[in-house]
Amino acid sequence: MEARKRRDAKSNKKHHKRQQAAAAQQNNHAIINNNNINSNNKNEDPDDPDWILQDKPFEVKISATMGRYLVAGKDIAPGDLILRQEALVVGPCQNSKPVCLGCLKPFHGENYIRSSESEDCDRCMGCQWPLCCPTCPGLGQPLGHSEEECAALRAAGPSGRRVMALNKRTPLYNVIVPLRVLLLQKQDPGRWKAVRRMQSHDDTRRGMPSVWQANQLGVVDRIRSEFGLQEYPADEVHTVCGILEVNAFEVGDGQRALYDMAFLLAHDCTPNTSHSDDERRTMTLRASVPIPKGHAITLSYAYTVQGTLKRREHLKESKFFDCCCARCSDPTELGSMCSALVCPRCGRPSVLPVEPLQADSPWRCRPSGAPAQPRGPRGPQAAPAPPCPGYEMPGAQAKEFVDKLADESEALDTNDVSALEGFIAKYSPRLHPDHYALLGAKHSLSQVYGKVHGYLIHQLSDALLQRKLAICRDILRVFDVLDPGVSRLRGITLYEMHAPIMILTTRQFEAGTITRKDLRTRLREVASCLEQAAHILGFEPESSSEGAIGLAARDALERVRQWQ
Ligand SMILES: C[S@@+](CC[C@H](N)C(=O)[O-])C[C@H]1O[C@@H](n2cnc3c(N)ncnc32)[C@H](O)[C@@H]1O
Repeated sequence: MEARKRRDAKSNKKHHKRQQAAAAQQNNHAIINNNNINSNNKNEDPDDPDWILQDKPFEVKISATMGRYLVAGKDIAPGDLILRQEALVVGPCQNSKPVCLGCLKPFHGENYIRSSESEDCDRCMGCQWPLCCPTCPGLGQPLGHSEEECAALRAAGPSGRRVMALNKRTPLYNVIVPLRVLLLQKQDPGRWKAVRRMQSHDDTRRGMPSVWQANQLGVVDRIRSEFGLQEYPADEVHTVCGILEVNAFEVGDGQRALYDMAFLLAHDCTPNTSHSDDERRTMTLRASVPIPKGHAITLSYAYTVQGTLKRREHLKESKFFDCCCARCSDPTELGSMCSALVCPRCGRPSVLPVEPLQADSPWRCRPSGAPAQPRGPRGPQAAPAPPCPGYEMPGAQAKEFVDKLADESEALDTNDVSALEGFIAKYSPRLHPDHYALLGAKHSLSQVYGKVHGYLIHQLSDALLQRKLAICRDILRVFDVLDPGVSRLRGITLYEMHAPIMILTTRQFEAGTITRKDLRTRLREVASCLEQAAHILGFEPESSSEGAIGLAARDALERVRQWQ
């Protein structure tokens, strides 16, 4: 879904180019493609909740709260392929900067070649919308700039002339995906039927003026009045907008896509699958943890490194349901304490919502198990903490603080070491060490220590290498709970972790401060990080940045094994 994936490795992918389509390791027995789905088996009506897919690892069920959803039709192991599907439709995300309508690449770097220096970019001869080059391979393609789309975009004159600055976001691009969906009615009735099976939550959205009105002005009026496409009734355009809001996946570098079958996946804030898409936006879904037969197959529509208040707000506002999953229902978020605030009375990081399923719930200090000083000594020697004299914070105050944190962390430059460290230093006295806002900043730091100018890996002092290592260990411990198993967050972090151990060990061995035995122990730890990273990221498309890290992990592992 269009989940926020800002600091998930997949979201970082937004900043990387993808060049080739390549699916990672395959488990062919479980592959399901559109051809299989459209087979003639009379039982294969996905609207029928009793539909049992033959030879496929899932079934469709229906529940009063979630509607249709997928459950495991057999025991599924971590890494097993569950689904692989082509996109039904692909296009730019909401509020996109201008992109080529053929290949959807943005206009920077070497993505486009101008045929004339006097032009800002090449443009389609018919509709005048920007293109990367006159021979873009996406021209005339069903998932690119088709002839039908070109005709629609020039029906009332060449609308692409309105796209001016190539480096500024423009709401004009918000119409492209809805239009591509509407055009399917004539272009590909099979795909149109598949899209129309999806939920649009029209009734709920109609009651939300901010949502409905934004679509009316930004999409419905544009398509019908500006582009002169009166053949699409306003209600139908609104429904398509709703279908996209509820069901679209964020893919590629700032794109969104709809997938048949995958849209049925229910949400869980601790999902049991992981998905990726390749250069052609073909999506692959795999189990990240064991999924026993009969259990729901889930993915997260929200950002996993986010607290319950914000996740539930996002799900309510953009997916139109109240999440009541195990993580949302538990004030401690499965023991991760990732929303906990420090109590101003007793100093413990134990202030949590009393009723996490109520957005306006008061927050209260729940000191059980937490030491009075968060970073103080633990274990049997730690002095028993005095009881908290009692502290409660009104829900509105907690929300105001959480909103402020969100604004500040969203404004952070994720490549700026001092800004990230400054944020951590500022908020550590007020937040649990595993609070999601600190985890987000640490996640960025885990990647920038070793990569950005002035902090390249061999330039790092021992102290900074220790810092990178400690950060990786901290975030991995929480990811193990919130996004466990074969997850990109874990794969990338394990890869980042190997470097500081390796360099510190080499420096210390050369300085004679560790023994040969210590060296062997540390190399075993490095090999273990790399083995796990290579395994997890080996499932990513090789052309993606994560796939490339998986390959690097495999190479590094071979070198470490030679050393060992
Ligand atoms: C992408 S659709 C999933 C398929 C949908 N259940 C259907 O029947 O078309 C997303 C919608 O499914 C429902 N849904 C998904 N996960 C849910 C959950 N954990 N709890 C409640 N509703 C959920 C919500 O209505 C949500 O807007």
